[in-house]
Amino acid sequence: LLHTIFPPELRFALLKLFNRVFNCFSSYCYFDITEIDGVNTNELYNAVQLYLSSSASITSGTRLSLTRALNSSAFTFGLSNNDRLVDEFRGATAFWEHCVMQRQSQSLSWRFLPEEKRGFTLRIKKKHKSLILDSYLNHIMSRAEEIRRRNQDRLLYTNSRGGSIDSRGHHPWESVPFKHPSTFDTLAMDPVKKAEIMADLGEFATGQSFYQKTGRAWKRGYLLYGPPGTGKSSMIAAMSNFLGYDVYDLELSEVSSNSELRKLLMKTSSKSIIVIEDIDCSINLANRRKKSMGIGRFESGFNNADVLGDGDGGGAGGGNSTITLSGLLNFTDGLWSCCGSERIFVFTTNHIDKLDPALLRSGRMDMHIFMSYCSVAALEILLTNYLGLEMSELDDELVSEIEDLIDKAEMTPADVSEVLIKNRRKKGRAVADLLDALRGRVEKRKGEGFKEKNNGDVEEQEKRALEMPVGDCDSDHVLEKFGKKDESNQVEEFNLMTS
Ligand SMILES: Nc1ncnc2c1ncn2[C@@H]1O[C@H](COP(=O)(O)OP(=O)(O)OP(=O)(O)O)[C@@H](O)[C@H]1O
Ligand SMILES: [Mg+2]
Repeated sequence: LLHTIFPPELRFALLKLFNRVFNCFSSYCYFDITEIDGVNTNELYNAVQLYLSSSASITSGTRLSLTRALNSSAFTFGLSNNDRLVDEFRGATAFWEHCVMQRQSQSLSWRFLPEEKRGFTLRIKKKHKSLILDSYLNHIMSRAEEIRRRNQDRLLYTNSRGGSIDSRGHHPWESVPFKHPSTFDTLAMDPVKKAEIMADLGEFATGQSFYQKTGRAWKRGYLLYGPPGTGKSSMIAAMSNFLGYDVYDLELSEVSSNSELRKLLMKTSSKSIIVIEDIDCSINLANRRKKSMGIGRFESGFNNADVLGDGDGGGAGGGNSTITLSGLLNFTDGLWSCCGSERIFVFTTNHIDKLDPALLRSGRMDMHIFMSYCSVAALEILLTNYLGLEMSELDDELVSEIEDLIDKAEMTPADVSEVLIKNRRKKGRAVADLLDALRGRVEKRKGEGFKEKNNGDVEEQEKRALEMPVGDCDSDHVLEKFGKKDESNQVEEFNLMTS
């Protein structure tokens, strides 16, 4: 009607007037959320699309759009062109409409724009505007982030090209989809310790307000230590699957300086696990401690304050690397470590005694987790997972023999799972093989001069136990086992175990 009756100049003025009159009398207000805001992509548009997708799938709408994003294993529902949806938030109703229009000719545009102009229109009652708008939009953003993370596959990043952006502009981190099947259910370890770790991770992930209130950076450090094949790497994968965090596997030997290390840190995203595996091999961090400790284990010159110092002097870098201990400490604990939030640092080592205590003190490595040789509790989990067999189904005699041998044999969960996997279809055979393997290991260890070999380990554990910050997850365990006994008692204990 407007087109036929009025000339173009008048048409525009009339439309504006009509809108104004309409707005005065309408009890609703309208918000347009366009896909492209000027030249940038509008983050809110994508968030609304994801947010509405969670309710779109359950509404009775007959036509929905279906998408699957790159690196995602989930399908996303969406509103089709010009479709509508009603949402409720804190008692207020929000009406959403997905508007799609053909874009005018884009011959003058310097940037490619899609042919269609897409946007959402939000309609809410004017009286609700101040009440809900801000909180509703924040709610949409956080829900969308959650859905995005849930839908997206985990990513595993590595810095195989070194630590800085190269001449071709490549990002220092390369990523691949991370689909490690290890979870806390499949991890064989003491159930109490496992529950403790899971609770700690859960509290960390939901502790934003706590960290803010106490003025702490929202990050946490875990040190996993123990012999090879006891599940340190599997634990990292389980942590990632439990929290839904990406993993950054930092290859320290590829990083040539402290500033590169810092740049790498700045390029990591929040909600991630930053891993340095075998930290004792990656960098020579032991120098300072060796010097300060002297030669004797319990020499009177043992200076605790020195050992637990803050490490600013730093050990010199090992090999060709110029990364220093202080660079690494700054990485985990300095001002730069909080350029982002919700980060977990995990260091693994087979030799905790080689690490500088400055790296181990609370606040840097908040939890020290000792991954031990296979225990009875861990074996129960492996038997269930690999053979579908409960310990209670076995003969009492068999169980007591296994219980008797398992600690003496010092088999890692990796060793045990190797034995079980070979005969996973024949349960009886698998258990018999396991028993043979346990007996064989105990015999072999006796033959190898078990006593001398293990005294070394005892010394190391004892030394560590004395250095551990009080209250650590493992220090009690180590102290209980070794720390409160003198040397002759330890020898006796191991003699007893072998005989
Ligand atoms: N605690 C465990 N629970 C379940 N499986 C385990 C456990 N420990 C080891 N395994 C099995 O052994 C394999 C090797 O374990 P993993 O790589 O986690 O050991 P690690 O402690 O990281 O060893 P390394 O110190 O050599 O890096 C895993 O693929 C897993 O199948
Ligand atoms: Mg490993």
